Amino acid sequence: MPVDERDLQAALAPGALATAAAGTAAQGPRLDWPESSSDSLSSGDSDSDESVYKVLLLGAPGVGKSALARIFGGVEDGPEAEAAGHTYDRSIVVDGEEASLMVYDIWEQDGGHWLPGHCMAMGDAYVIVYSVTDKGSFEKASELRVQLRRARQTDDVPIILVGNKSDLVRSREVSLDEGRACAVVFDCKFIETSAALHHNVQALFEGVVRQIRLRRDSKEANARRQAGTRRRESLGKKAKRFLGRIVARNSRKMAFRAKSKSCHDLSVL
Ligand SMILES: Nc1nc2c(ncn2[C@@H]2O[C@H](COP(=O)(O)OP(=O)(O)OP(=O)(O)O)[C@@H](O)[C@H]2O)c(=O)[nH]1
Repeated sequence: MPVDERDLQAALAPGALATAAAGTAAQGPRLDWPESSSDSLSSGDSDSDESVYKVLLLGAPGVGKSALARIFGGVEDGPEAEAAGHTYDRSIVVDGEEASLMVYDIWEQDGGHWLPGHCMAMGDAYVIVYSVTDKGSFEKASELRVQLRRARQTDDVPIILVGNKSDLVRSREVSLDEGRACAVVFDCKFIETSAALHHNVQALFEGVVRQIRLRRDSKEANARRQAGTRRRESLGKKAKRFLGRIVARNSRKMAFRAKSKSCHDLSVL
């Protein structure tokens, strides 16, 4: 649902981000996707995890960020959309588990009122949108990816590159392959959407949830591994590991190819 602008300003105050976001989202009603999917329907009141994932939409003006956010928020175009503001919270069920998302469509909004530094620091995941009909917006997406990498050097935050307006076939300036290649180079996930046709919008936000969860799970597994008692490795095992590294180095090209195959699969790391 749309969130009041004043709440949003309070939410963006340093130190208040997490608490404010969590509070607002927890109070929001659970909505169904505009397009039907049994997997995504919220199950009403449930006791599942209520932690809120903050998702920021970045991208050049006019690429369709608001259109995507409104579909997520279940807000129709027209006066309702005008009144909606720039933030949408909603719970969705992905892979049988409920997740609360707060989607922020605040990038370069309101005359730059929202500081880019804040935006880059606050997200649990980022959706960088370009329009497949606008090469300039594609280049801007790469710039944003670089900026984001700089801002979040130590964090493994999921980034999904989105080529929107895929319905505008005749005016396409960026091919599917170019989008995919860019995602591989910049180490992020990739999907093409059409907000106009509601195509892949649901897959996008479900993918965001999966990407956040995959990182959370692998972080937890790493922490468990480190906390556990480390068994002493035999010399044979060490040699095996060493050889494994060499093989891995030699097969970098293969890895690149494998990555370009998986960059559009939002359900794997
Ligand atoms: N054909 C088509 N038009 C779209 C699509 N997504 C958005 N649009 C149109 O593109 C225009 C810009 O969309 P917005 O959602 O306002 O784009 P934005 O990125 O939020 O733009 P700013 O608010 O300026 O940053 C609007 O006229 C939308 O109706 C799409 O998938 N296909």
